Amino acid sequence: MNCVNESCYCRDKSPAPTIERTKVAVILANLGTPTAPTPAAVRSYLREFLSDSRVIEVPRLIWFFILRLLILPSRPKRVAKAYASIWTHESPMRETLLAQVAAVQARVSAAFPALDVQVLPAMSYGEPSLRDAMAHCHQQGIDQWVVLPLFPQYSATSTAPLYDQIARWIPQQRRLPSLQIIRDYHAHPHYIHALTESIKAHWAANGQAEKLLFSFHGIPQPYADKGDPYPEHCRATAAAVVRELGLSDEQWCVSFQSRFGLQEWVKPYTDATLKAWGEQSLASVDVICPAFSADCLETLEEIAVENREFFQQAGGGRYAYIDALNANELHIDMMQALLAPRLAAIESEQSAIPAALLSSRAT
Ligand SMILES: C=CC1=C(C)c2cc3[nH]c(cc4nc(cc5[nH]c(cc1n2)c(C)c5CCC(=O)O)C(CCC(=O)O)=C4C)c(C)c3C=C
Ligand SMILES: [Fe+2]
Ligand SMILES: [Fe+2]
Repeated sequence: MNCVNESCYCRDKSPAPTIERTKVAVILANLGTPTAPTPAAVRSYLREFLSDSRVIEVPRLIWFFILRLLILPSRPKRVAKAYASIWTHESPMRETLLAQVAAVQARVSAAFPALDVQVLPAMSYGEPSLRDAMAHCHQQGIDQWVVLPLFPQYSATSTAPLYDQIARWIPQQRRLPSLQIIRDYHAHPHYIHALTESIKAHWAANGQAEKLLFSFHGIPQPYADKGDPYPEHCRATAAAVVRELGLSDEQWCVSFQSRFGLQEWVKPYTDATLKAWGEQSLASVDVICPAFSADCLETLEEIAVENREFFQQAGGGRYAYIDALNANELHIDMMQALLAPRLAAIESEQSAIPAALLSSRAT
């Protein structure tokens, strides 16, 4: 039957407009790492990282001189040596981020064939940068972004800089994307499950130590006092894992590592805890670092090497570091579980568009 509506689209004989599958960017973002294990590359990484006022809250002018005159002339040489000791052909963090991106890409492409999803790597400091990822999305006309900061526990010192970079980019643009940022996942059941299973797998292969230490990257205590929820998130993660494992209070402990500078950081400190346990002649300890979604300098060197020495030189026995979740299957499952409801919502918005207007739905 012919349509009687004079102004209806179906009377227009021009070709039907075509709408492509919705382009979506999933941005997996981590902290950042130097481009090479050399003093020059580490200096340029530290200059960018430690110039961020989210990370260092010292008044800018004073910090400018401390950074340029005290830190950058000396620290990079020592830190570059530590990086060289863990470097493969690449920084482990960057290598793992790229593996995570490839694995998530395979998963979401399979799960959402009706969408055109590109999974992109990004880092707050260094390469591949979040700025480049945003420029790429803009050039490609990707109007739907889902950003997953790979920091399970939110902190103003780690997660917030990603928000800041996006916020600085926005005023420069005319065409803005729909934007979703997954703030944290410190108690997400898939995250807790992935951690729990990695501990159980470690125990199955190596036996269970007397104590399990959850060592999280620290932040300065004044930041926590001013409202950074990070330490609470860390304790909640550990408590949830312990609940799944059924450990008693004497079998585990939370501590904070990687102190930097002279002020007080959140306690108890990892190095002091391990030295004390060594002095008590503890027979064995397993250490896991749930704040790190990829192994990096702070786990492979500081925890697996340096703190092992602290523990054993003080009189402790067997010491094992349990790897970060990296690109393991359950970690990728977790990322997919975080992304799926967001991608499903985009897909259902797209499916609200009449099928005839979609040019190239994948089969
Ligand atoms: C005040 C200084 C720092 C704060 C606050 C801080 C918070 C913080 N950092 C991470 C994750 C990582 N940090 C890494 C290295 C690193 N961190 C600091 C300082 C602070 N971090 C420095 C100076 C360095 C560089 C190494 C050194 O000079 O000692 C890394 C490793 C990167 C790598 O290339 O392998 C990670 C990861 C989190 C999660 C966090 C707050 C919660
Ligand atoms: Fe019609
Ligand atoms: Fe750090």
